[in-house]
Order: sequence, then C-alpha cells, then structure tokens
Amino acid sequence: MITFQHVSKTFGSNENEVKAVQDVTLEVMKGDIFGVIGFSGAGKSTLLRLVNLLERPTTGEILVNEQSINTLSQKELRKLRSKIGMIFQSFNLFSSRTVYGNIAYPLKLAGWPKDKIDFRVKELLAFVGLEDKEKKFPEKLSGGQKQRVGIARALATSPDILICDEATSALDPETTEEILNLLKKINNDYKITIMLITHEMHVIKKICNRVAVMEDGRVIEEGQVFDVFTNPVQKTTQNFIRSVLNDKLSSQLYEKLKKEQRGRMFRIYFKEGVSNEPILSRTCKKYDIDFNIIYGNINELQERLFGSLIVEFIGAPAEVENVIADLEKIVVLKELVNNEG
Ligand SMILES: Nc1ncnc2c1ncn2[C@@H]1O[C@H](COP(=O)(O)OP(=O)(O)OP(=O)(O)O)[C@@H](O)[C@H]1O
Repeated sequence: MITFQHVSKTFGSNENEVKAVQDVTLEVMKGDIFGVIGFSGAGKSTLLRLVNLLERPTTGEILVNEQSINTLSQKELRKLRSKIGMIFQSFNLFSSRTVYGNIAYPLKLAGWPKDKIDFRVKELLAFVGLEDKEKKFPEKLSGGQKQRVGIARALATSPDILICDEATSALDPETTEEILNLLKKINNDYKITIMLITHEMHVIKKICNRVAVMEDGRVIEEGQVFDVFTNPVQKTTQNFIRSVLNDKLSSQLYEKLKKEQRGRMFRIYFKEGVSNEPILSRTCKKYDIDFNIIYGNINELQERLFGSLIVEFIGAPAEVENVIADLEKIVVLKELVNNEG
C-alpha cells in the first residue's frame, strides 16, 4: 500500500547538511496500523511527510497503491492527497471556522454540492461523537474534541490511508485512550490503513499491528508488534519496550532480594501457549525443588499473552540444574546475576 524503496531525505548542504531519513526500505500493507517509533530527531515526521509529498525524497522511490509518487503532476498530486488523510499533534484547525466549517473545508475544495457536504459532515460528526458541537469554534473545544474534528476532517474525502503525526502527544492519558480507540475503529470499520508516528511505546502496544523503530534517520528494527515486543534485538527497541512493560525490579528491591536469596534466581520469559501451562510446578515437583515467584509481569498484546516472571529455585544444586535444563526446552530463562536481565 505504501512502499519506501531506499528512501533518503537530506536537508541543507555542506556543513549544514542533515540526513533526516537514510536509506529506508519499508512496506506498509493494506489494513495495517503501522507505527513508527523513535526519539526526537530520529526522522519520523520527515518519513511521514514523504508519504503525501509534503517533503520530497532526495533519493529513493515511494509508491502508494503501487504507483510511484515521485513524479506526479500537480493534478495527480491533488488526487493523491485526497486519498491520504492527515492528522497532527497540534490539530491544525482553522480557528476562524466552526467545527462544521473545518470538516466541510476539504469537501468544498473538492467541489462537492452543498447538500452532499451537509450530509457527509453530519455523518462524520456522529462518527466522532461531536454532533452537538457543529457550531462551536475550535477555541471552545478541549484537546480531545479538537483532535476529533481533525480526524473527521481527515476522513471527509473517504481516504484509503490516514497518516498521523504524533496525534495523541498533546493529550492527557484518558483522552489519548479515547483517540486511540477511535483510530482503531476507523481502521476496523472503514478499512483505512493507518501509518502513525509516535515516541510513546504505549501507542504502539495499544493499537499497532506492525512497528518500525527509527534512530538517526534509519529503520533499525521492524516487524509484527508481537514479535518485536517478545524478541527485541536492538538496545533502543529494548528500552522502548521496557518503558511500557515495567518488568525491571528497582535497584533497591533487587539488592534486598539478593540479601535474602536462598537459591538461584532466574527470569523466565513466557510466550503465548506456554503461559497457561503449569510447567513450573510440574517441573519443580519432578525434581523435588521449591520455587518462589518473586516478581511477575504478564501482558496482553493483540489478544496474546507474553511476559516474564522472576523465580527463585531452592533445593539441592544438582536438582536445580535438572529443573533448569528441563525448563530450557520449553521457555527462555536467564539467571539474574545483576539487575539488567
Ligand atoms: N525542514 C527542515 N530543514 C532542516 N532540517 C530539518 C527539517 N525538518 C527536519 N529537519 C531535521 O531532520 C532531523 C529529523 O527531524 P524529524 O522532525 O523528522 O524527526 P522526528 O523523529 O519527527 O523528531 P520530533 O519528534 O522531534 O519531531 C532533525 O535533525 C531535524 O532537525
């Protein structure tokens, strides 16, 4: 649906040169909610703005619906943009237009007759839950309501693709949840492909099915959200994931546990399928070993379970070795020798 082939974008030249996007090859598939995550300056906005040619690539090719967009005429570009809705962190509403006027704007531009505009605007107001706000001006709305107007406006011309530039970064946690639910509904009900950028792993965890991690203009890791969460390779990805899984012990608790330790401590990683089997009790019983669950963190991601437990095994050393050898055949486990694991 959206294909980036070796795409780079460089701003400025010589000593002022900034390589905002470097050799990115990615494919966003139809029906995806594709999240791009990275720290500030990683190149996310630039990558997103390349999709509707708000920025032009320096090198490489971008295809939307299998059509290269690099060489579109002005007319073709207008048509492309009407099929790609965009929402912004700062909402970008017209302050001099009412809610109705903001949503009607792209339809007016597209030359729709008044009665059809009226029908469509009312339909969208109902979809985003703002029927009672049509005559209000943006300054009278909360952040969440402004973003709903932004979303309704972006959907007005029935796009195939919605691109979202940090759509929830300016919102409080509760409103963020509402807007993320709305994006999920748009993807589900209207079958609109969504590409979003964010610096919050929570957003990826909550609604995306695929994710790319960006650093210094490059995509450093990419894949299905479940796979990336359960097996992150890059340090930056691991840190982003830690930020939402909260699976690390505080150093105070770790030191306390170390002092009280009676056996060997392991972190055991569970994945779907394994997490609902009584493997721990079964294996420990087999070798007459005691176990003590010290810390647990099992998460739900796209209706699948995964997570880790910190467990202490107490008993004869040789039997503990047997327990570990048996468990290693089923799950991944790492001995906790410091508080990094
Ligand atoms: N129009 C521009 N002219 C010059 N440099 C730019 C321009 N736009 C972006 N950059 C630079 O490109 C790099 C990537 O910026 P970009 O905004 O794409 O990153 P980002 O990951 O979206 O960060 P943020 O979350 O802070 O917006 C940064 O170093 C930025 O300063």
